[in-house]
Amino acid sequence: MSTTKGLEGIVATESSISSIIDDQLTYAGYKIDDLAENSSFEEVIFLLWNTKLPSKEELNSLSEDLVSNMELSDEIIQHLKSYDLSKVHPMAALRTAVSLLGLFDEEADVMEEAANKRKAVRLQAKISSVVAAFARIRDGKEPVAPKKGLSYAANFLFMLNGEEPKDLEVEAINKALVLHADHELNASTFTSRVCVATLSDVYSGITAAISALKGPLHGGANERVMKMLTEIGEVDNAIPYIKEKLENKEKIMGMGHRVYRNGDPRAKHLKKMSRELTELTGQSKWYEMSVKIEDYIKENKGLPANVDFYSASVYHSLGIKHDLFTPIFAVSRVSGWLAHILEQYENNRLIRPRAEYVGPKNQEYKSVENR
Ligand SMILES: CC(=O)SCCNC(=O)CCNC(=O)[C@H](O)C(C)(C)COP(=O)(O)OP(=O)(O)OC[C@H]1O[C@@H](n2cnc3c(N)ncnc32)[C@H](O)[C@@H]1OP(=O)(O)O
Ligand SMILES: O=C([O-])CC(=O)C(=O)O
Repeated sequence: MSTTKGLEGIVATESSISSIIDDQLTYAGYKIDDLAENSSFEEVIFLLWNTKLPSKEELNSLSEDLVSNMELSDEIIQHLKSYDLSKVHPMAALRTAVSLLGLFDEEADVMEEAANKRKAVRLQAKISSVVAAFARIRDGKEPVAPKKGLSYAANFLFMLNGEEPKDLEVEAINKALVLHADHELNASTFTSRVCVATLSDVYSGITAAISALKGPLHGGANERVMKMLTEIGEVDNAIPYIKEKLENKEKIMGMGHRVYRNGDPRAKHLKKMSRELTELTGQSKWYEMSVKIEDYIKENKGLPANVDFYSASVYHSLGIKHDLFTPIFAVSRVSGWLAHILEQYENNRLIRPRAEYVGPKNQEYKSVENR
């Protein structure tokens, strides 16, 4: 048997949801550039779940379904109020809350396709409400119910801030949601597929995926990018700071990618948004600092900025608390996880690779008294 550390380059499944070929990302064959510029997040959700773009009626129907499922039940709100949210990371709270949503869903263990699709809508709808409710309750405020007629992106900001967002803010969040929605067999998506391939339920698959996204080598990197920028403080400190990190063999968050070698096609969209939003809010230094870091790492390590890098300064410019960055990633990526879970169920086989045993052999057992 031979092994490939981190399963690099191993093709583990077939999928029709998204592809990365020659550093180009597509969702069901549509270029990410076209989707980022033109589509709503709701359209992308439909696309990922059905591998086709929705008609007007289909889009309206999904959009209405999502908003009408956003409101959280008292059980979930009471749960969020039952512990000190200032002491937990929102990703840990989200992981638990999503698992709890499963407890209160009577269809949680119904494995029929139609029931799984209904659960997909409920989960996609409620995940944004959980993140918003967490943030408000932590700040001593009451959760805000969703508003009919607002888009998914607008409703998220509305539930988070308690006031109708500006068009520019909605546009930025919508684009970020579109850009983060799916990414082939990334770690959290693979996790969700492994989980449901045992014929476990949708809520278990999403809870497992959130757990994987939380890590700093995956979705958790965006929060750490902002921590790094904050530590750097001023543009002139950026390169000395990065040089020291590299000398200490530390990784630079938001840089590098397992699949992209020459560049992440999503980064340019986030970079543009970062420039525009930081200029608008009079905080261009975050953008300028980021560009210096990106150029330095590219030149000296040959590594590209990934999706987490410029999303940090984008979310910061929108006034979003830094520990909510990864939960927002989850709000988007849940659309992809759900698509992969539905695809896995459609043509399932247990996922069970092998390990090459390298431990001791031929050991002689001795009773505990004789060890
Ligand atoms: C949404 C997402 O999940 S995007 C990724 C988010 N994660 C991050 O931004 C965290 C920082 N980046 C990383 O840790 C990595 O680049 C990963 C995890 C994304 C990809 O990792 P892998 O493909 O396994 O690459 P690996 O970690 O083996 O690195 C290969 C080499 O590049 C170096 N390298 C990779 N990324 C970085 C980085 N961000 N900073 C400095 N060096 C790096 C490694 O130190 C290693 O060097 P070596 O061969 O001299 O030991
Ligand atoms: O694909 C990966 O390895 C990481 C990921 O989720 C992304 O880049 O969106």
